[in-house]
Amino acid sequence: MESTHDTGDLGRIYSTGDIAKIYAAIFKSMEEITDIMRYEPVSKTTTKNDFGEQQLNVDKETDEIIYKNLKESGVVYNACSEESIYPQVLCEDGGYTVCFDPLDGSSIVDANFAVGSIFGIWKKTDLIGESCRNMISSCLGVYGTKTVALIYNQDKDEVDELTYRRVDGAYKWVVTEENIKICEKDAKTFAPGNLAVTKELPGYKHAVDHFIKSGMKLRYSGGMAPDVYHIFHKKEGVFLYPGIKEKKIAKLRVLYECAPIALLVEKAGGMATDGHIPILDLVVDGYEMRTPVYLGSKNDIELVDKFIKEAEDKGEQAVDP
Ligand SMILES: O=P(O)(O)OC[C@H]1O[C@](O)(COP(=O)(O)O)[C@@H](O)[C@@H]1O
Repeated sequence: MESTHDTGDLGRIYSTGDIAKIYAAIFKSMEEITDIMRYEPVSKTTTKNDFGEQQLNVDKETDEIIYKNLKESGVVYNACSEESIYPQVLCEDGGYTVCFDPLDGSSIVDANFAVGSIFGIWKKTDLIGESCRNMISSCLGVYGTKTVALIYNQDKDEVDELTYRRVDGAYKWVVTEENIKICEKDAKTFAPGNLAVTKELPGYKHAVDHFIKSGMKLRYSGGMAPDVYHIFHKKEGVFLYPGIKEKKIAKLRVLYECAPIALLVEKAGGMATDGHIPILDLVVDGYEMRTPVYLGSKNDIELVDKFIKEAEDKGEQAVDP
């Protein structure tokens, strides 16, 4: 597929300014990544990322594409990613910092499941000591049967969706939904990650048991990006990925995954917590920082937090410590 790089409706949402340039770079990256996902084979490499995980060719290629496009935007001072976590200076005069996960779902990409890219945009910073609330915008891209992107449009203070479409023979981004809101109540679907942790974290077990008993349907693909996009598309649902901080077994990363998605969720009227406080209230203590994450329909996430807190207050023990 020849990408024409027509930002289409993106120019209607973001027409001027540095943020528009950053989004043009992000969207150009997502077009190039769409092409890779469609047509390139997936293979293992011999290298590891900064988390010590073996990299796929597509992890490296998508990372390089995004760094290249952010650099060419001329407005990004520095950037860091899940693949290379220490900020790289891209443009001395730039006023912004971008943190990104170039390919979320690398363990399912070979099985042809949907995967995604996640971006958080900050004013120029080295990130350490920053509250995640200082992030100014974020974007979640999903490469599935369609390529879609959710963005926080800070001019209008709302979450909008764009879809990469072919219109009259040309490929362009079309706004497919504006001001998306996640219903507070009555989530009908749930995506419970890492169920093995139900043995170690009684509060998580109670939450999962509650959702099963209340008849919620399972919607879990094993990829945070598509699982979270499902919630925005259906306007309801919860995504849970627990961890036990003390034992350092939380998996998902704050800067590249949880915080950018939490911004979108909050701006759409949903809730995103670590089981105790909002993800956006976390203060960055390192580029490799990880966290449990519970997000989606507000009432249901309040319930998850309640189950976790009650189990902790009662001193409930792990089933299988
Ligand atoms: O299969 P696991 O180990 O429970 O991990 C699933 C989670 O890991 C992720 O794939 C993130 O890891 P990657 O960025 O390495 O793909 C999330 O998208 C997903 O929710």
